[in-house]
Amino acid sequence: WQRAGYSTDVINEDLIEENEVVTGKEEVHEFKTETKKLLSIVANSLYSEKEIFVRELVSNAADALEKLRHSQMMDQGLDSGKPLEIHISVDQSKKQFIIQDYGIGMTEEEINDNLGTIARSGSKAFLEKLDKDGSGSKENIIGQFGVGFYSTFMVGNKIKVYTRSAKPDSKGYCWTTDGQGSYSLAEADNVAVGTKIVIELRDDCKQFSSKIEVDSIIKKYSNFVGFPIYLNGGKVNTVEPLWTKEKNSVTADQHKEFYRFIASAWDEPQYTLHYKTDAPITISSILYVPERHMEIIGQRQEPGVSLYSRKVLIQPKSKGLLPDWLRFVKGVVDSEDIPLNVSRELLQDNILSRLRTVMTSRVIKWLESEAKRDTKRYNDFFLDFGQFIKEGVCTDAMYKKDIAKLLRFETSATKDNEMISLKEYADRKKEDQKRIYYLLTPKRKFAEESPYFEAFKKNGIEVLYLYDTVDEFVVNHLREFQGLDLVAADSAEAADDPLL
Ligand SMILES: Nc1nc(Cl)c2cnn(Cc3ccc(Br)cc3F)c2n1
Repeated sequence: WQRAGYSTDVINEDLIEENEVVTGKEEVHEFKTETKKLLSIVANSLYSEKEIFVRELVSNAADALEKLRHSQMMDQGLDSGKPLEIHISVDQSKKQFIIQDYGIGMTEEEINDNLGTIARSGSKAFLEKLDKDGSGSKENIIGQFGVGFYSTFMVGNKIKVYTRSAKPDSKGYCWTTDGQGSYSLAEADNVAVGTKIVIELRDDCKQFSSKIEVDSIIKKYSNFVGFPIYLNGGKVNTVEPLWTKEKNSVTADQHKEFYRFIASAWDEPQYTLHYKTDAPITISSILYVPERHMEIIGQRQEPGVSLYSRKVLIQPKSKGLLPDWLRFVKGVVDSEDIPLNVSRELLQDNILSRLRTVMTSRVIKWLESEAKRDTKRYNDFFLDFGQFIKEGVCTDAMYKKDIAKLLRFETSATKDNEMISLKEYADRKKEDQKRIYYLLTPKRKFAEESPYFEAFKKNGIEVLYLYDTVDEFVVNHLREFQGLDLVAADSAEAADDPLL
């Protein structure tokens, strides 16, 4: 290889240099006791997984770029002189993780203020107030940047922060700490506008200096962040957050690609819903019904919808977002109203239940409208996914009546594999017929041979055919539809119907 002039070493990766120079005298500051307590909470118990620190730092960097972009729109004064990008570089030999943004940066007082805000609030009061405040108020005590920065203490034993505000004539600073008791702050030269965080990783956190590991973490949580993210010089986030785009500007092809990406599937969605609302809460979502579902008996699918907040993944495959019977739906729900709270994962239940209420009724309406739009296609959907709808009638008391509109049955008046809704049955029943009649039967011909059916046939009264064992539970849970009782055709009650 050498003779042929091919180099065998790794392609020279573009790593972030640490060429800032501390010039001023270091002022050492003692962390306030409250901050120490909070640090230990954040560093030890707050986040479910250590990898979350990547999401938190990327989010802070994205917020800093957003602040710079916004202020540039307001007045020309601010500029970082660099593109609005986030750069991450990892170096296994140095066990180092560096993230740099060319965003708004921090002045000396902002550094102390940001650290102070959290300290001032005090860990106990902070967590209490957060619980109270967490119910959706954006102005809860942690600012835009929150405690995310402290998550670096989960993985680092030494943290250095170089920052320079985009405000004109700002000085560069170097903030450093070992996370124990104190931090130091000094002026520094050669600091780019924005913020660079250098983490020396703990021995048990070496995996965060592996490019492959960090690449997959970024793709998992921050793939839709609104700015390009480079890892050792390579762009990581490629798929754009389709749900934020104007609905009718998104093509079917884009939906197909996006569906395949978020559902890690190869088929195409048979139904697509791009739903945005700002009342009662801001929601921007894209939901898909896959062509086929993979739930063979016994292997329950996990929920298919992930929860984002401002394009950052909060809960992958979120359990609380839709009721279990809708686990076949794939997609993304992004709600800005999720309070930027301590770990974002400590999602307040009432936010989730409010989201679930809005999303569940919207999904039911969506399926109803698809049924109206193309009956044949909906019947095909129901043949494959009907089991989930029936589970919904049996398990979701709140929506039972609405879900019932999605049910479809064969009847004595339909052809094989042709189904009607309960509404269609009610609309074409006999004038003074007070009941919806059904027969539990494994297949059509058994029903038509049944002695009970004779009277109904003679009197031209339509009977639903219930082929599935679960259908019995469905009619027992439903009991009535639009004021008409559901009655078995072979029951004593049916026998005394004056119509027969
Ligand atoms: N990337 C980035 N950019 C900006 Cl503008 C801010 C503002 N606050 N934070 C979090 C943070 C980072 C370091 C230190 Br020291 C304190 C601190 F709160 C930011 N992070």
